Amino acid sequence: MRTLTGKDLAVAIRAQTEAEAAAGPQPRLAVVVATADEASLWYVRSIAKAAAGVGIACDVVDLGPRAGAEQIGETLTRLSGDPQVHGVMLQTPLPEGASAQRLAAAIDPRKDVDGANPLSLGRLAAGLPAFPPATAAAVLALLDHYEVELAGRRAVVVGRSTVVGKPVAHLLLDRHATVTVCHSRTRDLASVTAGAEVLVAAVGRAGLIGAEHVAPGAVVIDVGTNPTDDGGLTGDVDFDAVAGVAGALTPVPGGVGPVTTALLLRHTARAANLP
Ligand SMILES: Nc1nc(=O)c2c([nH]1)NC[C@@H]1CN(c3ccc(C(=O)N[C@@H](CCC(=O)O)C(=O)O)cc3)C=[N+]21
Repeated sequence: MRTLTGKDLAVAIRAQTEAEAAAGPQPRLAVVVATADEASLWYVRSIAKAAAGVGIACDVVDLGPRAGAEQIGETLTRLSGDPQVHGVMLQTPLPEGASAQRLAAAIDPRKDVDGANPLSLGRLAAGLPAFPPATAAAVLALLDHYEVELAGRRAVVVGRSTVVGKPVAHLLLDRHATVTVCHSRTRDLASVTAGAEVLVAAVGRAGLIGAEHVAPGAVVIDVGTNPTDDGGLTGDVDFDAVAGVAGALTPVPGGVGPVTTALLLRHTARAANLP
């Protein structure tokens, strides 16, 4: 079994991004935050730190966990219109009553570095240029880095979220995989996932995917980041059980996560260099 770690890939992406960022005016990313969620705030800190490391300016616009939808929307509109800002990201979760999906429509698609505007997903589905959500892009980047063949292969995505499941399915389709998307209403999940040559787990339920869900030799990408009682992080895949069956498997932490952060910055550098 190969463990598909994301750390070295993230280092390589950041090095490339640093060069791209240095090629033009300094890229600037604005991260809009309206939550006290600890995991989310951890991610924001890690984005800010990584941005500094590659020469990208990062403004964290913290509106606090009681911000209203209107204030968040106005902030996204202002940042989208600010010529100094190249990338705009709305961090989730949001306060009750604020819908990330609706608010993301206020992000200029040219600055939508986390692919949150429905226009970005639509363009992706149509095979047009757009920034995919960084997490979805990270799944493909890992598969490419480890030279996993996709054309003609059976790929199963578990999870149909707008931020991961749906965009990953489109990206895999674009690479000529035969794609099946499973979700909470899927009957006999294991019978479907066991047919996968490439299995992507993006549900948000710790340990959902066990040995019985995985075909011998399959490549398994674990997108889950579920907090554990001891303050750590665990995936949607029962790593030890699946490691005995799969041909290759990403760890959590140390798999998709670090690549996600690196790609968000790559998207920002590219947004800054758009003609
Ligand atoms: N609009 C939006 N887009 C997101 O992509 C988004 C979001 N909101 N809200 C919060 C979640 C969470 N998320 C993570 C990204 C990287 C790691 C990551 O790199 N984790 C490290 C380890 C962290 C640890 O050990 O505590 C790793 O996997 O190696 C984790 C979690 C992106 N999110």
